[in-house]
Amino acid sequence: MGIQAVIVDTAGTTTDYDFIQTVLFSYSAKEMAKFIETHQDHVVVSHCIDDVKEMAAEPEADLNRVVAILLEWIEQDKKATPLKTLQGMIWRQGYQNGELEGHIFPDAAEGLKSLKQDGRRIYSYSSSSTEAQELLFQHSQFGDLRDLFHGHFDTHVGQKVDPQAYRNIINTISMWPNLILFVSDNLDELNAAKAAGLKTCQVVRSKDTRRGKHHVIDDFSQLELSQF
Ligand SMILES: CSCCC(=O)C(=O)COP(=O)(O)O
Repeated sequence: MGIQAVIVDTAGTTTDYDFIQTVLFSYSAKEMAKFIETHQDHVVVSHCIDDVKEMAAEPEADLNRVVAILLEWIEQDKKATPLKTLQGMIWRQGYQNGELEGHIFPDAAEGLKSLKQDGRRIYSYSSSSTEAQELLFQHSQFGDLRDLFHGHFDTHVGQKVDPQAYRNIINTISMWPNLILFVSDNLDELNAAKAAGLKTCQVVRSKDTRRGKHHVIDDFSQLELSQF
């Protein structure tokens, strides 16, 4: 039957990690204090603030301290769910007012279009929120790519280095794991996906990428599903 669904990582796979750090992370850092101050009573923001205090084990932290913790986490690229939720909300503003445009590697845009044309289901899985992923593909330099996707997964299914996260995705997709291909640049994520029974493919865009026992491609133009 062959591969029926393809799950793609974003940072380093569909999207330049340098763009994520220098454009998206910087934008969220610049806007964080004002966003938290303005939206602190919004139900989602208020829950995120509580979650930050709990994760940092600082129940008495005031708003300034919460912002300081969030800025440290951005600096450390910490994949903390409340940070990722807040970043998605902040980026929405940036995309809507035209300050941000999502970067997608040209080979990724072409490769995903061709997979979709061939009838495969495509999902993305990122540590960023599902909202952030939709925004990235909606406001890409190639226009609105949301139609390519069947769905998106974020850290609510688990961290990307935990095999259980992929088991949760398998349950949601309702497909045998050996019919699903996970494509990522990150070795730890690929090892976790393989441990859950998924087929795996590593995109190696940089010489420094750590490699393991996974099928390797330089970019999406080399992706052939018959090889899995
Ligand atoms: C959707 S672009 C923002 C990506 C992001 O915030 C991030 O942390 C990337 O994490 P990934 O798990 O995709 O490497």
